[in-house]
Amino acid sequence: MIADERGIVRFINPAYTKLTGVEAEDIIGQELSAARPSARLPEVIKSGKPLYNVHRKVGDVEYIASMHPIIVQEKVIGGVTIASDITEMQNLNKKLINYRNKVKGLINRVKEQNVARYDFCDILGISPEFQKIMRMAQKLSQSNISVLIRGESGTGKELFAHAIHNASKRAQGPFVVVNCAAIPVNLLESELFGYEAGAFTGANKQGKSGLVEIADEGTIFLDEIGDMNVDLQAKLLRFLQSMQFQRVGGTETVDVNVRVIAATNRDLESMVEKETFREDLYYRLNAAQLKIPPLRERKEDMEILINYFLAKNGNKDCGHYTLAEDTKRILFRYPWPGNIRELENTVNFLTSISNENVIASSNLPEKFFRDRPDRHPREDVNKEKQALIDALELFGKSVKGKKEAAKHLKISLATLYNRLKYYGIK
Ligand SMILES: Nc1ncnc2c1ncn2[C@@H]1O[C@H](COP(=O)(O)OP(=O)(O)OP(=O)(O)O)[C@@H](O)[C@H]1O
Repeated sequence: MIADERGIVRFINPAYTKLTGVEAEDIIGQELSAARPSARLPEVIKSGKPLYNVHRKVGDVEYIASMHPIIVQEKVIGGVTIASDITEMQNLNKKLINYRNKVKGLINRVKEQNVARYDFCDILGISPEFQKIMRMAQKLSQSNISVLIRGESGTGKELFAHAIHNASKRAQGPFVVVNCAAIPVNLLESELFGYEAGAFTGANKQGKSGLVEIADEGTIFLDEIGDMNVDLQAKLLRFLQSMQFQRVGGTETVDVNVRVIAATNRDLESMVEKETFREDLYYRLNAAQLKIPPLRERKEDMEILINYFLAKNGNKDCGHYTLAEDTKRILFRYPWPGNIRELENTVNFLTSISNENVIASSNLPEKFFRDRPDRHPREDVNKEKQALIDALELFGKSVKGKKEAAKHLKISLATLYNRLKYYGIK
């Protein structure tokens, strides 16, 4: 509908009639404010300022109107109203609400998958050295600086990262774990920084958000950072310094606010020397360092850990598990190359196969009777001989003991006697 500068209606098209039910002969030539008292076009003509998406209801008819002045040589000479069908708008709105709910649901799903599951109270250890590390980690959780967690596999590096995030001001934000060794080198960049639609063959059509973006306002845990390829190290460093990045195949710069915790069991210093790890990135990540000692260097922690894992496996149906004295002795002298993960797996294994609640050493896997590197560091140690000596030491030299020892070593009693004779073990 078009009206002139005096607000007289000059033109309506058939679509206007269809939508409002107003016929041309009823309105053209009439003053709009008189013909349709609630019309707002006169106000637009007067002010020279447009109005968009105004909801109109005249009688039973509802529609959306956008109104614009017609300006010629800086003078308002009239105005135009564009009316659109409200059902179309309502349908679009419904669709939008639907999509919005879907997106909300997906965001919640992503959030659920990116939460830190452990707190400091889940990290057990009483040794003074371990307690010192706990105190340090608790202090670090209150700041925003990057933390590099060092330690052998299974020492609890990831556990510490969870706890630091959960005790920090970012606890309500996401905690995103990236295992740099598990993602193929050529995919790691797009996993970290995301990619635009059609960035490369095989990519998702709509593009994909990167983990760094998902971690916004939270913490990203870069596990096995020593396995990251050198080119990507450069890109990571640029990101850490600016908190900005570009998606793969994109030009737009994205800003985020992410705290970084990295972990590795590799010797980063010698990697820096060999130039397989960038020195500048090393210093950037190493703002603070937590060095978690291996379990064999803090055997005081074993008892509490064992009891915790035993208790986890016990319940009112199967009762409470404990270890027989000799089982304990064997576990304590084992060097635990897989650290707490290995200890946990061992306890889980023992509780699942033991027929008794007091777990006998006969349930222990063979490896516990093989290597004794803590006692016999010489490389030429005859492993078989040592295993025989250990087994006899454990089970005794009586016939019953020898039977048990053979069972452990998974050899027959006859073979045991033969081997003892061969090595001259009395
Ligand atoms: N101090 C601890 N108290 C209780 N459980 C622990 C402790 N340390 C480690 N664990 C448990 O041991 C297992 C291994 O821990 P985690 O995955 O954190 O080790 P990691 O050092 O990150 O290992 P990797 O280097 O192989 O990734 C987990 O199940 C964890 O819950």
